[in-house]
Amino acid sequence: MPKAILTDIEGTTSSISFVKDVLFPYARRALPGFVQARGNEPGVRKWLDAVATENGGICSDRMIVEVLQGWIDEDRKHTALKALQGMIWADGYRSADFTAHIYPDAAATLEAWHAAGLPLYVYSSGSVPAQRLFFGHSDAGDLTGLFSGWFDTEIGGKREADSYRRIVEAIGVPAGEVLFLSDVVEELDAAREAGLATALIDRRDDYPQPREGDAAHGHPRSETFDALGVGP
Ligand SMILES: CSCCC(=O)C(=O)COP(=O)(O)O
Ligand SMILES: [Mg+2]
Repeated sequence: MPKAILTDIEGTTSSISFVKDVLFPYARRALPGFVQARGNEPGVRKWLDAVATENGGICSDRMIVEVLQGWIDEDRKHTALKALQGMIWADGYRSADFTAHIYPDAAATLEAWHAAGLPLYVYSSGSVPAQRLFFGHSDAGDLTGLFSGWFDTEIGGKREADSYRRIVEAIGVPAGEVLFLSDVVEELDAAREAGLATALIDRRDDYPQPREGDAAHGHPRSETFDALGVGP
């Protein structure tokens, strides 16, 4: 029985298609207006400047928007893009343009684990504000109260073992007693290298071809949260 659970979002608690077909197009459409309206706010400007610097110091906001839209199309998990997307999605959630998808088994199991006193943490490429919005406006209602902490790529990339070392240090639970859940085997490999317990969430809706044997890199595999067999 783990002492804490660390979970990914996209492809794990929630469908990839919601992120790709609802959230990303919403951010892509809204980006030009968002940058025009809020591009001078320091909390927005710092990320736009980071994008400009990374692209050889491009100067116009129009070009920065084009770079960001290209990154959305490529599904780049870039910290600046993720921070800006989170700010844009806030409007969508607040005006109820959408609610965040969560698989019913994930919502029910997270509720049960929380009720049993098992601390729950999120680690996603989505920014921490975006994670809070996501679980605050989910199909199952406001689930933010279930979580004891939130981590994004400001702590490090999801395919780097050091990120998981930093997370377990922040959580204060020995690595071997933290169970990390993800749909991406490379993320699980990094977590295992850092000593965490791992499980591959292999959802049929997201991955029609089951990833068994070598494809699962030896990580225990489950198609749903309730089938993980983790108490209570
Ligand atoms: C929680 S914000 C929406 C998801 C997102 O932008 C993303 O990149 C999710 O990646 P994950 O690390 O949760 O697979
Ligand atoms: Mg994922």
